Amino acid sequence: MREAAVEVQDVVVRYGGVVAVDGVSLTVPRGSILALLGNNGAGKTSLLQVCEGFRGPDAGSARVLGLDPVADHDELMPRLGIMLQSGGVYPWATAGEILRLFASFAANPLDTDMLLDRLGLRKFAKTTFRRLSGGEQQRLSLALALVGRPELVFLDEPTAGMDVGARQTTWELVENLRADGVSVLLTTHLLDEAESLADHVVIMDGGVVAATGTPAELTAAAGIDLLRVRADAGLAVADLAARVCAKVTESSPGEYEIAGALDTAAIAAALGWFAAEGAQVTAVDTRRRTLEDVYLALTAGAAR
Ligand SMILES: Nc1ncnc2c1ncn2[C@@H]1O[C@H](COP(=O)(O)OP(=O)(O)OP(=O)(O)O)[C@@H](O)[C@H]1O
Repeated sequence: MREAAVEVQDVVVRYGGVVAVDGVSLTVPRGSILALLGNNGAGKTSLLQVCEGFRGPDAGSARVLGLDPVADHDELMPRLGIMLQSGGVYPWATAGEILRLFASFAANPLDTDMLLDRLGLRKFAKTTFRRLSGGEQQRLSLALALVGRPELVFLDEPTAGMDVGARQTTWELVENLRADGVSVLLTTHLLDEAESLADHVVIMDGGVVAATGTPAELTAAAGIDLLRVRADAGLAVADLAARVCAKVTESSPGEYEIAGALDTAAIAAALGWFAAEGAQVTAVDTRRRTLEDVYLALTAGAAR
């Protein structure tokens, strides 16, 4: 079996007395998308820098496409696409010039005009980088990361500052990358981005991994958190609340909301209670926790 695209083992990153990454392990299988989530300062960019070979870990190890990202940096760089949080390009050069320059570094680059068109940048080809808007600079940074047909792409908050249309295009591009067998490690603050794009999600909090899994696993583990039942008005909800150990309200006459961590037994008990009351149930609806609910519950400590 081929080695993983990224294999990080117990990585530690320190800045003086600050431990930014505190023993993180993760794997990006080939041809998959891993989303790294976490609040500001959680350690995502620091971990990415280790994978990109811009700094070595203070402890632990990283292998990228089977190579050491620091020792094998020169061999690795042509095979990687890297989109940094802050452009990192010449502010006085035009978008077209910068893209053609990056293309010239690659053995088999993508067509630069096609990329400019795809990212809606054709009309800015002769605009200098510093005169592009924040979202346009982001789009150009993405084009620079992709122009060399990389095997593995690192995207640090790729859609930050992009409008809705550009975000959609970026998501399509990232999905196309996966379809072409390219591996992607991205950071994001957008839970819907992670939920719709990623095969695997790693949630970091305070430099450590707080949770990991597929979006479906993470949300399934959290279960159903709201059951809505439409039935006769004016039932004695205190009785139901005690029975299912959940918060029960009659939000409007005959509309009951049962909120809490509801497993199958609790849902069955709740519906059984309505039957025992002789109530006519005319509608039942459940709400499953989203990745956002899971994320907020796991990282609540960061808001301290
Ligand atoms: N060069 C540096 N010198 C000192 N401390 C740093 C340096 N870079 C990052 N840090 C600190 O390390 C911690 C992790 O920062 P990092 O940028 O990796 O987090 P992040 O999860 O990428 O955050 P964000 O979502 O805001 O980009 C933070 O507390 C940050 O202040």
